[in-house]
Amino acid sequence: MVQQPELQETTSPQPIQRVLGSLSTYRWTSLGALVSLLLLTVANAVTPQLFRWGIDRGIVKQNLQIVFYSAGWLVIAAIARGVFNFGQSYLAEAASQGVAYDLRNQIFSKIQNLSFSYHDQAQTSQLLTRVTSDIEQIRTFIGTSLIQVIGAVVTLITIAVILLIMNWELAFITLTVVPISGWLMARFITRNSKLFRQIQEQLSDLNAVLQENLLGVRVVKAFVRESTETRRYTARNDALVKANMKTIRAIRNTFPFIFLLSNLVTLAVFAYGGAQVIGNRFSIGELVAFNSYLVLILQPILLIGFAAPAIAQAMTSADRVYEVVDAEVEIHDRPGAVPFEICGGRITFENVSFRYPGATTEALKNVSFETKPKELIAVLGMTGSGKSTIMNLIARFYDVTTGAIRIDGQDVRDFTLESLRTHIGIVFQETTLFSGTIRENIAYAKPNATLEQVIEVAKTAQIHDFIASLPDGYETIVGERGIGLSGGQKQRIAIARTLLTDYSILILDDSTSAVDAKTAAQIQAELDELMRQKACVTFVVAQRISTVKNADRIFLMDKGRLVAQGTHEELMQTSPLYGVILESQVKQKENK
Ligand SMILES: Nc1ncnc2c1ncn2[C@@H]1O[C@H](COP(=O)(O)OP(=O)(O)OP(=O)(O)O)[C@@H](O)[C@H]1O
Repeated sequence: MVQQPELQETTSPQPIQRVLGSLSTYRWTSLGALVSLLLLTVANAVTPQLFRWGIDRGIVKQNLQIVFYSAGWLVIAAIARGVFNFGQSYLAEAASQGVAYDLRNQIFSKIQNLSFSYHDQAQTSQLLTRVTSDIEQIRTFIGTSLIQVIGAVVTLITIAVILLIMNWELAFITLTVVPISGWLMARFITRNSKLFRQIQEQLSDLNAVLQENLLGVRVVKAFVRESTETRRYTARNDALVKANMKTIRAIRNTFPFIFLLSNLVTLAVFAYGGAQVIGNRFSIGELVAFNSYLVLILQPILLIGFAAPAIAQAMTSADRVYEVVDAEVEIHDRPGAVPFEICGGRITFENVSFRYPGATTEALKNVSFETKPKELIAVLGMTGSGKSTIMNLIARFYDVTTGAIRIDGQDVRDFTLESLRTHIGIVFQETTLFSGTIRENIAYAKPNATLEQVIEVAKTAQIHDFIASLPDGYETIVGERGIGLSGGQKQRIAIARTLLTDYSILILDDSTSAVDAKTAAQIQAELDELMRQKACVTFVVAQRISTVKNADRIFLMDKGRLVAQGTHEELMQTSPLYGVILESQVKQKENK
């Protein structure tokens, strides 16, 4: 199957900073999380002091009242820790959900606005992974890792200060663990960020195989390729597991050092602190308190350690998400663009040449023509000759490479895109229906259309009788790709969908290719009348002789050039290529 090119990479500065910036929308929730965190740190820091007080003043001095008092305060501190812990994690999660929600909406609306050229080159599975898995990584980072790291840093500083005040010698022994662990973790992040990007890309590759197979399940079965496809999927699955195992190994290689280090420090404090207690330079209560702080200071270091892979992953994911958010929308409104309001019917191609992004040859070469009001133009040519490209350029799905396209003298690039496309009714070569009822599909661009209006266009598209014969009629649900309908039925629903819009330029791009000749002729007959009334110009990419004969003018395309134009009779006499194409079509018709 065709390997699509990678998504265009547009690196933006410090994506992680942008993620943090996006928290400003949820500043009160984030602030609440931060305040809870600070209060939690205070409650944590106070607890060992309460122990020290209880031991030194209560147990050692045999003062039961102080023992009970300290126990009472310890209970209050424990409750406070529970409350603030809940507060910080709940509020951080809430803020993270908000950021993920905004990012999903932002990326979705960006995908809606990106030009055809972007979608031509982007791999759908890559986009899907960015909208789902990458945003989830960012959400986890904000909801869990970020608050853990901030909490760890605040705790680390607070406890370090307390330890230095309590006993600077022991504090120095304890704090040696901080820079060493910090260095190990920084090394881990820089070494593995490439690996995290690879994992996300491999996940996308895996999804790509799944997606292609879901879409092409019939082809796979028809060619008996199930086992090959299963092997292809398994190979990608293996690659993903391998990459994941590589990170797990990296994590396992780094963190045992930190654990070992923290255990050694505990032992050092026990030995050195014990000696100080024996020498009466430190009380037993102080040593117990010190030891409790030790746990508190090692915990944040380990927490940062656990958060490090998630942070590195989130950095990679943010990079990937912002690549899409920042991608350039190539086709957009020019400053001062005007709305396209009335179509006089004069569409002019002035020396138009066009090359698809990434293509090496031109799809259109120096094409020039001008239509007259109410004209019905049939465009004919061999496959790949540039027929659909002409249609794509009129609707500005792409902009011309050189030359210009004008409507009534005005360059199409001077119109606002929305107004231009609203006035162009286009039926594509390939039919896409959305999940929902047939009525909803026909009324896709005009959801408020009445049932009568829907029925009217369905009649013109020769699909009403079929719909009426269904048990649920217009309320019949069709699948996401119109499953349950034949290709010709889908095409006719697509024609009805376009006819319901407020088009003034009508483009039918080979839109009855899957409909039988008799029905196509009926559609053509119905449309003829309508086109002449409603459309200022109609283009029909034609495969059928009946269409060609009815046209006011036929454009004959060959290898991107407009090689001949005229009526059927004129071309019969002047163009040998026209004769060849017609002959092949007659043969096709006979074969059918
Ligand atoms: N999105 C694209 N990116 C790159 N090249 C393209 C793209 N779409 C079409 N082309 C190329 O441009 C040329 C013209 O294609 P076009 O679709 O206009 O032909 P067509 O005459 O409509 O063909 P058909 O009758 O088969 O639909 C072909 O060579 C095709 O390979």
